[in-house]
Amino acid sequence: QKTMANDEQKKKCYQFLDMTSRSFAAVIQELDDELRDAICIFYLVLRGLDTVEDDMTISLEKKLPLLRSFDKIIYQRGWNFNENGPNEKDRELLVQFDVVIEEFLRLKPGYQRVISDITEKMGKGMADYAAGEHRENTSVATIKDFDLYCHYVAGLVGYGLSDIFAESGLEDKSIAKDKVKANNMGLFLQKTNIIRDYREDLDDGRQFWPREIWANYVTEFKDLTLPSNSEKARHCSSAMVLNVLHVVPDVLSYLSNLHNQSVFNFCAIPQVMAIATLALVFNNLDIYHKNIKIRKGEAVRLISASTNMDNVVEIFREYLKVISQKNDPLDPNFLEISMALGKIEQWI
Ligand SMILES: CC(C)(C)CN1C(=O)[C@@H](CC(=O)N[C@@H](CC(=O)O)C(=O)O)O[C@H](c2cccc3ccccc23)c2cc(Cl)ccc21
Repeated sequence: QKTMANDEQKKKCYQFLDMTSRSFAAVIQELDDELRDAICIFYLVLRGLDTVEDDMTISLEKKLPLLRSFDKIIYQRGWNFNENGPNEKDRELLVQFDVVIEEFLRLKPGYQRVISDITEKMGKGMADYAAGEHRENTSVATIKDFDLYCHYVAGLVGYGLSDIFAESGLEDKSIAKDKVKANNMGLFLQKTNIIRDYREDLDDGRQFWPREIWANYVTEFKDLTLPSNSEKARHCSSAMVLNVLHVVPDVLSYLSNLHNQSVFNFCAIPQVMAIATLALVFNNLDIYHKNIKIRKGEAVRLISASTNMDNVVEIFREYLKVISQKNDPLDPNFLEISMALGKIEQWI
């Protein structure tokens, strides 16, 4: 039986959305009626999964089954979870997750199917990674592992969103056909965040930069923070930025295939913020000492400009020029970065 009026329940979900991601919640709320609830619930289900994966105070024997069965949990009316650590950011979401489940079960079956399918794949991937990390404790060894981890936590979101856009009829079915581009939409955001969050993750005892890259510059991951290693640290972060630049053509191509205005804004804004962040972290040693973010004023300018492809291309061109100007001829990655920038220039 409904303990809360349906609109009360839905309102609560949007309150959770505001709680979990301030600026982005507003963008979700501008989506067309047909998409808004499905993507709000998709976002909250992913936050719920992330809140389990992120919580280092939950033992592995408890965490792994939770991650692996989350796609079944979202169908269990009344389910919630009270065992997150006290300072887990979004613990309240899981304490009241039964409200999210009620709203999930009110979505069209087609949307439910996409969300449960992605949740199942992501939960399994997160569990495999958490189990592996626990065993070898070198979190991400090769660039291949790096791409696989980012596929699980972000690329799959691109799959799910593309399937929801296609299911809604607001975008062509083809948007969900090209898995590589959908995957790279997620990789661009996630890999840029992983470079930006070096210090925060290091302090949390987590490392996501692939050993295959950083081991060329230092023997221990944390040695990137040493002043005596500053030139090596600078070149290491360049190698990380170079790795991210490879997916930019697919990001621009994906965005150019969108037709619905609210979908375009929803997809373009995070990508534009990411290219601005990538230019900020490039050749910037601050990443080893603190969490840097683009200024509020710049973010507002970017959000208001990200409403059409010409503007988005202009913004990418602007920040790729910043990267080109900061590219240091003494950096061993100099030439490959110039070539990656040139390749993107051809696409634009
Ligand atoms: C890990 C991640 C990149 C997938 C997280 N992720 C995003 O980063 C959000 C943006 C966001 O949450 N911004 C935060 C910033 C922050 O918290 O650092 C904000 O408050 O502004 O955008 C993505 C997102 C939006 C649009 C298209 C996407 C295509 C593929 C993959 C992800 C896509 C997202 C869409 C959904 Cl449905 C769920 C999660 C996300």
